Amino acid sequence: MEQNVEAIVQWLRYQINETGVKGLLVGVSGGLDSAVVAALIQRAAPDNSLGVLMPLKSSQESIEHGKKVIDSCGINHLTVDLAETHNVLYSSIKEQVQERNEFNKKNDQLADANLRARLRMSTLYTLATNYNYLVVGTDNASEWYTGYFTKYGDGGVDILPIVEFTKQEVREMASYLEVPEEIVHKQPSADLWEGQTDEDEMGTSYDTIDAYLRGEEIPEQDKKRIEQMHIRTEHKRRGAKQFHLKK
Ligand SMILES: Nc1ncnc2c1ncn2[C@@H]1O[C@H](COP(=O)(O)OP(=O)(O)OC[C@H]2O[C@@H]([n+]3cccc(C(=O)O)c3)[C@H](O)[C@@H]2O)[C@@H](O)[C@H]1O
Ligand SMILES: Nc1ncnc2c1ncn2[C@@H]1O[C@H](COP(=O)(O)OP(=O)(O)OP(=O)(O)O)[C@@H](O)[C@H]1O
Ligand SMILES: [Mg+2]
Repeated sequence: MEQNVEAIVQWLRYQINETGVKGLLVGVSGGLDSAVVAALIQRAAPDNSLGVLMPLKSSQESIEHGKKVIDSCGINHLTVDLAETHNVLYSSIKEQVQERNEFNKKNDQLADANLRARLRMSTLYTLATNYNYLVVGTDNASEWYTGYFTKYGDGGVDILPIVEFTKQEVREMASYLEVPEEIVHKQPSADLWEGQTDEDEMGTSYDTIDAYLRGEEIPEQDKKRIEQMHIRTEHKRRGAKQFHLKK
C-alpha cells in the first residue's frame, strides 16, 4: 500500500503543477472513500488542501465521522450546511410540477437525492473558484465501473485519484493512512436517504464487484447485474454526446 499511496501523492502534486492551480479540495462525508482522498490530498499539499463538510439532514453518526476524518488527517476544513438550500430548491421545483399534475412520485426520492449530490458539486466548484483549487473526486474502481454515482453530482469532478483501486484496496489504503477504525469498517452508504446502503441499492456486494474486476468467477446473477449496471451507465463515463454535421 505504501507504494500506491506514494504514487498517488506524486500524481496529485503533478496535477497541481501541470494545471497551475494552488491546491486541492474534497467533500468529506464521514465515509471511507472521502476519508482516504482527504488524507491523500493533505499529504500532497499540506498547506493548500481543503476538506469540505456539507451536511444535509445527515445522521449524527455521519457528522461525527466527518469531524473525525478532519481531525485525524489534520486537513484545513470548512462546513457548508445545505439543508435549507436543498429544501427551498426542491420544494419550489416540486410545487411547479405538482400544479401541472406532472409530479412523478416514483422518482421523487431519486430526484431529491441527486439534487443533494449536485448541490454538493456546486458548492465544491464555488470554493474551487475562490481558492483556485481543483475538485478531487472519490470514486473507486467498483463505483466507476458500475456507474454508482450521480452524473455531474459526485461524478462532477476534475481528477479521480483512487479510480483504479477496488473498494477492498481503498480499505487497505485507509488502514495504512490511519483513517479511524470505525470509518474503515462501516457499511458504505451514499447517505442520500435514511438507512440507504450501497450494497442494498446495487443488489450486489463490493466484494463481488471487486472479484469481478479482478477477473475472478462470481455467481451468474451478480455478473448479470454488474454488466447491466455498467452498460446502462456508459453515458456517465463519457462527456455529453455531440451532434456533428460539419465534420
Ligand atoms: N443513455 C443515456 N445517454 C445520456 N444520458 C442519459 C442516458 N440515460 C440517462 N441519462 C441521463 O442521466 C440521468 C441519470 O443519471 P443520474 O442523474 O446519475 O441518476 P441515476 O443513475 O438514476 O441515480 C444515481 C445513482 O447513484 C447513486 N449515488 C449517487 C450519489 C452518490 C452515491 C454514493 O455512493 O455516494 C451514489 C444513487 O443512490 C443512485 O442510485 C438521467 O436523468 C438522464 O439525464
Ligand atoms: N455530507 C457530505 N459532506 C461532504 N461531502 C459529501 C457528503 N456526502 C457525500 N459527499 C461527497 O460525495 C462523495 C460520494 O459519496 P460516497 O458515499 O460514494 O463516498 P464516501 O462516503 O466517502 O465513502 P463510502 O462509499 O464508503 O460511503 C463523498 O466521497 C464526498 O466527497
Ligand atoms: Mg458515503
